[in-house]
This record gives sequence, structure tokens and C-alpha cells, in this order.
Amino acid sequence: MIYTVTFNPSLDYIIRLDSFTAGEINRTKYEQILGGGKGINVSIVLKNLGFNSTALGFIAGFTGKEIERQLQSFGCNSNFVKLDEGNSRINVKIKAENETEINGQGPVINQAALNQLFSQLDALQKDDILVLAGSIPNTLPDDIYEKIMSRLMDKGIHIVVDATCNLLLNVLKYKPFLIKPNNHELGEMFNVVLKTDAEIVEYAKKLQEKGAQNVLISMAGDGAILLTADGQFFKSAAPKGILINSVGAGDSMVAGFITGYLESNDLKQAFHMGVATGSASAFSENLATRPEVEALLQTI
Ligand SMILES: Nc1ncnc2c1ncn2[C@@H]1O[C@H](COP(=O)(O)OP(=O)(O)OP(=O)(O)O)[C@@H](O)[C@H]1O
Ligand SMILES: O=P(O)(O)OC[C@@]1(O)O[C@H](CO)[C@@H](O)[C@@H]1O
Repeated sequence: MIYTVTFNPSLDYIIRLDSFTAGEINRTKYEQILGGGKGINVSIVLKNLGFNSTALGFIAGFTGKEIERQLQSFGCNSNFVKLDEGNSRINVKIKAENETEINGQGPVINQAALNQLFSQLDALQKDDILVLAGSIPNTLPDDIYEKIMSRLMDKGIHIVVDATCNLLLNVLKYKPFLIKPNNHELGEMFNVVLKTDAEIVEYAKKLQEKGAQNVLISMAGDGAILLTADGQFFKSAAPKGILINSVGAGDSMVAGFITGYLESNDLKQAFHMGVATGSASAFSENLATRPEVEALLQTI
């Protein structure tokens, strides 16, 4: 079974404007409200690609209900812990001359709710895949992914982590199967700005030295780099196309990688499927579908 965990799901309010001026009244020319959060996006894309997963995590209030409703409309399974107070966040994605994102901090998750998630995760079994993705509300300590991984250690579960800074660095000693920072996040972790592929590879290797098995570095329109646990290196340019909505491109890449790996048991094939799926999402208003991914895969 595949499980995704989203500590901080969101409704993504995606708006388009011809131009955006801070401090003025701006009017949209397009708007859409999509249930999201990184793990949830991974679950939706997995479903689009033909794999069932169960989306876990925390939801609250009317926004939480809408996130759950949208997931169900995609045919995704979910088993969220329902928080008694607050609302799941609304993240604003402004697309004008450039892209601006305002991500909320999310509701408070209390210990009882955390314990409910821990006991759901205790039921995972050998060969299950667990995706821990996205930020955590700022009321939680940043060793929370680490706590989950230490509980699951030695159970033979493949764990994928898509997170940044300490949330990611703290889990490396538990040898996650796959991590997927983007090139900017990789630099931030080491307080450097990475400009060349050689620099990106140098710092990606440092994450492997700290314990990560396979390290996938996404680079938006510049494609991606994969360092595998057995020392292989792959680089792919991104397929060509028109960027429409990059929200969730990284999550789509994770879903594509998992799909490719499950279908072929081959890391290079998984990598190509990941790149194609990330780009298919970037080239469409919604998250990637299987036909869109297959079409781009031919071009890689
Ligand atoms: N402009 C683009 N053109 C082509 N492909 C793209 C573009 N943006 C993203 N992609 C594809 O999606 C993959 C992941 O994108 P990116 O590096 O932006 O992830 P991310 O920063 O984790 O994104 P997010 O947090 O929005 O999900 C890239 O490696 C590439 O394959
Ligand atoms: O604040 P986080 O958890 O880092 O990111 C949340 C988020 O930006 O990630 C997804 C895209 O990857 C969106 O659906 C969502 O709004």
C-alpha cells in the first residue's frame, strides 16, 4: 500500500491577473480553488497514473471538509485526523507578471491528534510506501518527521520525504528511500547559492553522505538530476512546453517517480517518469493525467 501524509493540507486559491500591484485593489481574470498540500497532490497524481494510495494527515473546519470532498471526487482514499478547532489553511497563488505565493500557517495540532496519526502509521507493513510531504504548522517541532521515521525504522517501509531545511535534514540518518528537494532548497540547507550542475551534484552527494539513498533534485524548467543509492547519476532536461501552472509540479514528480519505480523497478525509468509527470502538471491548469505524462515521456 502507498500512504501519503500531509500535516498541513490547504485549499489553493489560484488566481490570475494581468498585473498585480501591492497596496492597490487588484481584480482577477481567472480563479480556481483546488484542494492541495504536497502529500495530497501526490495522492491525486498517483490516482491519475493508476495507483491507489491513502492520504493521511490533519484537516480542520470547512476548508478541511472541502479538501476531503475534492480528494474523494478524484476517487482517492483518505483517513484524515479531524482537528476540533480552526480551519485548514487557504494558500494564495498569485499569477501575474510573476508568481507570488502566500502559504498559511495552518491549525494547531495537539498531542492527542498526533497520537492518532502515530497509531495509524504503526499499522504500516513491510514494502509499504510512505510519502511525508510538505511543511508542518509552526506550532510543531521540526523533528516530527524524524519521530515518525524512528518509530518505523527496521520495518522495511520505503519512505519518501519532500520537505525542506531541518525537517528534511533531521530524517537523513534514517536513510529515506528518496528525497526531493529543489535546487534552491538544496542550497538553502547548506547556506549556499548553487549555480552549476557540478555544484548541485556536490551538495546532493552531501545529503547522501548524511544517509539519503536516492536524491532527486528538481530544477523547474531546467529539468532534474538524480543520484542513486548505487552511485549512478542521471540528468534530464525538462520537456518543452508552455508553462501554465507549476503549483504541484514537484509533488507530481514524486508521484511519477513512485509510479515509474513500481512499474519498472528501475531507477532511471522512474526518474524519466518523474520528470515527465512534473512537466505534465506544469503544462496544464490541473495536475497531470496519464495520457499527458505518456505523451511527454516519449520526448525524454
Ligand atoms: N517551467 C517548466 N517547464 C518544464 N517543466 C517544468 C517546469 N516547471 C516544473 N517542471 C517540471 O516539474 C519538475 C518539478 O518542478 P520544480 O523544480 O518546480 O518542483 P518544486 O519546486 O518542488 O515545485 P512545487 O513546490 O510547486 O511542487 C521539474 O523537474 C520539471 O520536470
Ligand atoms: O507550505 P508547504 O507545505 O511547503 O507547501 C504547500 C503547497 O504550496 O505545496 C503544494 C504544491 O507543492 C500546494 O498545493 C500547497 O499550497
